[in-house]
Amino acid sequence: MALAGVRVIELAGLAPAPFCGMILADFGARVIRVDRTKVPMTVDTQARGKQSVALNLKNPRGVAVLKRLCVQSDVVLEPYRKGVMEKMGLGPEDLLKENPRLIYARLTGYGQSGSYAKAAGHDINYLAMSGLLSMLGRSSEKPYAPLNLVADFAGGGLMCAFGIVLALLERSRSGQGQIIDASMVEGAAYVGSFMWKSRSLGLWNRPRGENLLDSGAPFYDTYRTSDGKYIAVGAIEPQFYQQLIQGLGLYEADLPAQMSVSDWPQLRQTFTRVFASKTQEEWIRVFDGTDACVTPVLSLDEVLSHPHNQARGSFFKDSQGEISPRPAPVLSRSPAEPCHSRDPFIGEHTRSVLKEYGFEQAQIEQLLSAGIAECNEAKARL
Ligand SMILES: C[C@H](CCC[C@@H](C)[C@H]1CC[C@H]2[C@@H]3[C@H](O)C[C@@H]4C[C@H](O)CC[C@]4(C)[C@H]3C[C@H](O)[C@]12C)C(=O)SCCNC(=O)CCNC(=O)[C@H](O)C(C)(C)COP(=O)(O)OP(=O)(O)OC[C@H]1O[C@@H](n2cnc3c(N)ncnc32)[C@H](O)[C@@H]1OP(=O)(O)O
Repeated sequence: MALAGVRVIELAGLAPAPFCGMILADFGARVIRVDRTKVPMTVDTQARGKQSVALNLKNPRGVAVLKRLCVQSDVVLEPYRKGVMEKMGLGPEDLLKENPRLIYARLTGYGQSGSYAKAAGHDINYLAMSGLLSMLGRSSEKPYAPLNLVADFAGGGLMCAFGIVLALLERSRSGQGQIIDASMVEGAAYVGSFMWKSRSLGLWNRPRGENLLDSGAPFYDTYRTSDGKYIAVGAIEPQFYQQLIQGLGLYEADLPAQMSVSDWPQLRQTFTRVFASKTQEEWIRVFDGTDACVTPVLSLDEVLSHPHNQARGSFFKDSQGEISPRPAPVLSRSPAEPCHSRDPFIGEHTRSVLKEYGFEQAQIEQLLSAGIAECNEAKARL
């Protein structure tokens, strides 16, 4: 796999850093998540393929152990508020001094500088600060955050993984590590570059929810079908729009022009009425094999059985029967091989990882009996 041989220490976080770690693990990196001790369960739902070491970082000996893990690894991924790592003496300067090849990734909401750097926040705040949230939502409604996809995952976890891969690539030439300051505000904004760079085209001149791609246009929207399901329509180009009209059993001559914005509300009413006359399945039969850009809105449970997804193996079931998306993109020679077994228990690999990182058996037992480290091998064997 592309990242085979790369060792990553991931400090346990909420959502973006775990996703970043999972991407790296899917593509072959060895990802060791450092968890807290004495917690009943992890909140990391993106733990596929990771190992877990539990350390009490409120104890200087726990911090010293973490330091040893970090300086012997390729990447450290930390999701804390600015200053937390420095307070423990594990800031980038301290660690890079000991391992100049280390890639030190800091994944935060607001970045390492600026007046918000130390403020708490979540996806919705970062998205708001990126400018993008102001554009999301239906006409005359308040801004609407699309789950926590944009800042946490696209602008946060994924961008940070991208930064790590870039830094690894650069290190292969320079031999030097570096610090990655991954701000979710900036990552989200960058993902949204199209919004800024397409303003000159007039794509966003109208209020929120009244433009071509923000649910303003009736030919770029979702519609309810007679069985209470939904259909997605993305028929922008005239030749595709024609096929949509044909499939709906309508005649262009009876309709306003596609790009007549003032007629969009009326056109939407027509589409709504027609889509409501058949089930989702019936519409799929009408549109499959055409270029009308019409697809079913599938639920998370339905994706696995859709013939297209099945043909590509786009989703898979792990050993617990849980459905997940296959890692993307697909590399021809060194594709990702996502781990199919269950997620690690907190501290499941404490003993084996510490041993691998050069701790003596007696030292390990001492750390465990002092409660500085915690091991849950037994639980894993049950
Ligand atoms: C919208 C998303 C978030 C969605 C996540 C949800 C899915 C989950 C959020 C809450 C979960 C529930 C909850 O935990 C309660 C239940 C728990 C149960 O186990 C499971 C069910 C739960 C209901 C559970 C269910 C779900 O999992 C949840 C609902 C996001 O937007 S995530 C993005 C957040 N932002 C960032 O990541 C940006 C960077 N980070 C930050 O800004 C801050 O970290 C943050 C997120 C604001 C949190 O601030 P906080 O004050 O809590 O921490 P920090 O200042 O960063 O400092 C960390 C301190 O922790 C110490 N520490 C770290 N590791 C250890 C260790 N191994 N041992 C000891 N101590 C440790 C560290 O030293 C710091 O201590 P100090 O504060 O003293 O310096």
